[in-house]
Amino acid sequence: MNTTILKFGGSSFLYPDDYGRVAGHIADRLAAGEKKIVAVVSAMSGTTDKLKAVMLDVNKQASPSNLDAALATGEMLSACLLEAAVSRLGITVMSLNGYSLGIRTNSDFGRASVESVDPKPIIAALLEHDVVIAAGAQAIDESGRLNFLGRNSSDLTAIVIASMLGEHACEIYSDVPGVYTADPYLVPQAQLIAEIAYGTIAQMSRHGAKVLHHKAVDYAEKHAVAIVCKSLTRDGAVTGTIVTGHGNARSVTVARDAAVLLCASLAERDNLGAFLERHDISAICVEDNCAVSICIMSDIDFAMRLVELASPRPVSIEPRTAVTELDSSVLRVHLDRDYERAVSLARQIHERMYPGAVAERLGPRKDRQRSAYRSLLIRANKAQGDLQ
Ligand SMILES: Nc1ncnc2c1ncn2[C@@H]1O[C@H](COP(=O)(O)OP(=O)(O)O)[C@@H](O)[C@H]1O
Ligand SMILES: N[C@@H](CC(=O)OP(=O)(O)O)C(=O)O
Repeated sequence: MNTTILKFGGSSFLYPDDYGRVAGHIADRLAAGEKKIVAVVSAMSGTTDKLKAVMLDVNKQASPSNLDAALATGEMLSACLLEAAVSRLGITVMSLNGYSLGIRTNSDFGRASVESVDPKPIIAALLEHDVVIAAGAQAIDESGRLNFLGRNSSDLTAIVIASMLGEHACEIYSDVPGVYTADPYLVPQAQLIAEIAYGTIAQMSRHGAKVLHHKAVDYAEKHAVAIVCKSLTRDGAVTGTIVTGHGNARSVTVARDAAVLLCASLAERDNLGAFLERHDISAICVEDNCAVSICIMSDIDFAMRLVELASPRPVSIEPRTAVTELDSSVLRVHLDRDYERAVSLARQIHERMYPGAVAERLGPRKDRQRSAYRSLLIRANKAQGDLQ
């Protein structure tokens, strides 16, 4: 079956009306001749953080599986909302979530890894409907418990679905049209990269370029799925970057929530580094105020839990912003306690890499804090008032 796979991240859903906008794009694609569409969605912008905060408010020691089941509800609601918006246009549609997507993982709650896939549930849904909406970032383990694949991991769900359906491309929509030489909202002179190799963007992602999830990129490379990065504008979809086997670019990344673990000795640092590597967590040995330390920039909550469980003594952890210069031959990490200073360093490094680069007009970033979740509640309250 010829199926188009689209993924819409949280940045696509800032307000309830955005579901209608995305549904309109799906309808246009069908009208243009595409037969079947799977759309993978993330939670509305800001929702996952809110769900996490509420859970930890109720119980700071909530079990990892309990926390995962709560976080996954953000994507489940988003899938229901897009299903509602698509069906309103008279299109046959159904939504699936982690329980029914056919993706099995291990039981590493918080950042579970895909172990096997079964395309039958999605194919069955596609035989009866033109559009299937999939809740991203979630799956079930061997015993049927729901888990979360990690922060920003709906990209991974989309690539896994593309690969299990035998498709060779997956379109990922965000608030930026593609991968830039730096976060364009922090470094206005950042340049859009038209074509980039899997390995290059995976490394950028591990160092804080959250535009694509590193595990999604690794999975796409392994299963030969090309990633097409896009953005929905008033004039339609714009393609910014294609991730394939080619394309290199120097870049600067900024990881705001990096964690620096201070070690007692070089031996402890080496052991910790090897331990994290065995769990597929990128950790970099760094000099921080002459201390022997190791820095983690992605999967931080998951990594911290592993370190806490495995370490014979409490490891002290310092929050930092990490700025990484990436080149085919250079990987240099700078740490700063102060976020603004770190951003200004990133701009200087970028100017050195791309002297005189001109800023592209990207438009102001929409206020993600005024989340869709809040406007939905306001609307629901108003609707209830109207009914009374
Ligand atoms: N090198 C980069 N290129 C493009 N975007 C980047 C880069 N580094 C960081 N970003 C950030 O990634 C964001 C998109 O990722 P994310 O917020 O997870 O979007 P979505 O919710 O659509 O998945 C952009 O708004 C941008 O601020
Ligand atoms: N909503 C989840 C998963 C996700 O993939 O988000 P996004 O696609 O917006 O990066 C998170 O915030 O981590």
